[in-house]
Amino acid sequence: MKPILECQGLTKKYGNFFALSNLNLTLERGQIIGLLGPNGSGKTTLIKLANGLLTPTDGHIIINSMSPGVETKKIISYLPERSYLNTHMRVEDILTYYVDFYENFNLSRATAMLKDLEIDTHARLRSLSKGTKEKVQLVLVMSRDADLYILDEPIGGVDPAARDYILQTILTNYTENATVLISTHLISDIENVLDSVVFLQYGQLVLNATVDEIRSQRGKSVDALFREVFRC
Ligand SMILES: Nc1ncnc2c1ncn2[C@@H]1O[C@H](COP(=O)(O)OP(=O)(O)OP(=O)(O)O)[C@@H](O)[C@H]1O
Repeated sequence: MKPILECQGLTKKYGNFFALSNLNLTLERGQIIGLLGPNGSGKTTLIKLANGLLTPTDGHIIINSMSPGVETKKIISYLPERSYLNTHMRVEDILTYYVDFYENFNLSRATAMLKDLEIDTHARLRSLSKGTKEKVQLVLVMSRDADLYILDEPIGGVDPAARDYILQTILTNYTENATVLISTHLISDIENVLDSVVFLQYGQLVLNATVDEIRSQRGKSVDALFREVFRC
């Protein structure tokens, strides 16, 4: 099966600054991958390139054998770092909007998850707490039957107990053979659901390894390895 995402010599400059530099990376299907790195290492830049929101300065990024564009947006479900939803809307109206907008939106899955999370679908988004808004957005994104889910800092505002539910239920209840790419600093919370990790630093690839390899060969958790590699 073709990889879901491939980068070859991917470079992105902002002016003279290299946010990503000659990145070569392949993401296989059916995996949950952590995109990890210190602040400013290029995670969001890579995510925006994958979603066609930025264009490469050099090199290529290919999604399911296509350049980012209209066709790849159909198969990527993307949670950006900042909300794009109209906060005046009620949750139930946003659901209707998603049903209209995305052919691959699974309303029954979304409704079941919102019920489990005890989120009132009559509520307007602006009346919900920060963490609850994040849950709603994550439910919306994970309820599409996508090939690639890209989540940029998905659970920063969610309390630790709800994080467990979200990680166990939402992130594992998605389309079979789909890939989930998660950028986060909450490594210890998330590492148990990850299959592999990609470490970025100064826009370059520092490590691309499975979580099992890190644990068995280095005898460390991903969180411990991250702290060691990126010690200030
Ligand atoms: N529009 C822009 N113009 C100029 N520089 C930018 C722009 N966007 C990002 N950068 C710079 O590019 C580098 C990579 O930024 P990016 O947002 O990709 O990092 P990140 O790994 O997602 O960081 P964080 O963990 O803090 O979210 C940073 O040094 C940032 O200041």
